[in-house]
Amino acid sequence: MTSVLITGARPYGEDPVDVVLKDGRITTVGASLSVPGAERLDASGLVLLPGLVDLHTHLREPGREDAETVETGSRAAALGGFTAVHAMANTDPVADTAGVVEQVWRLGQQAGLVDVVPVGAVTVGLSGTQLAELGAMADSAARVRVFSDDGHCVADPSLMRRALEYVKAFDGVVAQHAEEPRLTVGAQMHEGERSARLGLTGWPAVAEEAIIARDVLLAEHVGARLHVCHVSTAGSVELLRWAKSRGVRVTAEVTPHHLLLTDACVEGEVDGGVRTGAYDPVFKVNPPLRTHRDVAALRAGLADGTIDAVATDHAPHAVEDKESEWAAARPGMLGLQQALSVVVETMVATGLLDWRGVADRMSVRPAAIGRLDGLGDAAHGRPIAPGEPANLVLVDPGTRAVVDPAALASRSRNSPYAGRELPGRVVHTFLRGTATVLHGVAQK
Ligand SMILES: NC(=O)N[C@@H](CC(=O)O)C(=O)O
Ligand SMILES: [Zn+2]
Ligand SMILES: [Zn+2]
Repeated sequence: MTSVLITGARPYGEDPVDVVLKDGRITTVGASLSVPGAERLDASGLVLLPGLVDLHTHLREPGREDAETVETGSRAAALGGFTAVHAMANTDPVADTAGVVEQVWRLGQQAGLVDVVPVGAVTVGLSGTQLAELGAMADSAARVRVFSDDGHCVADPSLMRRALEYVKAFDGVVAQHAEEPRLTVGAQMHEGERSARLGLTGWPAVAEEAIIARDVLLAEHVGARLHVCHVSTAGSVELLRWAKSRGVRVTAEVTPHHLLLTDACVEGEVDGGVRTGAYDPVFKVNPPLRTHRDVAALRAGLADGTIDAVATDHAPHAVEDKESEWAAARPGMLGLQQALSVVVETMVATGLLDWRGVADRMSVRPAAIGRLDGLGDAAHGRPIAPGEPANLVLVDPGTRAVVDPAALASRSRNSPYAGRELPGRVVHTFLRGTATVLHGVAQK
């Protein structure tokens, strides 16, 4: 394998250096390097970060290949600067056996654009009634460590307790979609002033917070790891802060859309972007877009580390499932290709996070939660240093571009950022020293 010499890149936004990649690893980081025979890549002005890691991606294969495949989702991920993504279990068939998780893992390796790390279902068929074969999935070639019924909440507290006890044995984690189902029957949007005015059934903050409160107590009782998916309310941030202060082994993620958008989008008021019509189902998502107060609390929680990670909850949906009337549309929105840009806009441009903070919340911590940081040659979320796997992303921090859903790599088009101008373009991505994206173009 020929080596690659990246010149003038700014690791974590700091002083420019040259970096040499060879045989899948970073071999040298230094000033004015010269490597005979190496491919040169001028990265002046670009910020260099460790390859991003997503804890929460819906790739839809097997079952809904019309909405996304492992390959198309992997391409969107690489273009978004990711080198590893966790593929959620709510496929058809559900990823609740060693066979299905191994199939997804193999499809990811074949696509070769990012490491696709399968998430295993907690319960058989996401039914919420019977534990799936968690141990067999952990021991499989896919070596599953993250388990989730995402899309559904593990609502039964005794089943949740048993799942936490089970995963503790192999250092796994239960990633909970925190939604008390009896509080969200028929829910269409955030419950508040707007839902009351519009006459739509509300999804109250307490439906999320009640499950988080219960689960952090269960995790404390069992001594197991709990991860909270797509945290969306100010109250949830307070509960997590309290649980962490008690030493509970809990981690949490926030999505880019919950850092940027509010329930005003449902009425067609999109701050800083294009004005759309009211009731555009592209803004329908679980948990729902909430208020400015919640957005501010989520940003503050991510900045102070109460929220550990940004995770996309990339949720592609086919046109017939999304371009319908509001009540009939499926919840979920695309996220992989714009995640970093939204974080630059909401967290870096606002001074809430520096680039080291971005690397921590989008690579280091999510990799650690998924236990990808200790995998040797296959590790992610590692420092930019000699000897480490060459999983890297180079970002143009300043240039702003308008999002065109038609130009995205996903097979679906349900981007909530259509027409919005965002900074932070991903220019190059490397997976183990091989470019998966060069000059903004996917290499496969
Ligand atoms: N977020 C969503 O609105 N939808 C997700 C499921 C989920 O993450 O809960 C999906 O699978 O489409
Ligand atoms: Zn969910
Ligand atoms: Zn999800």
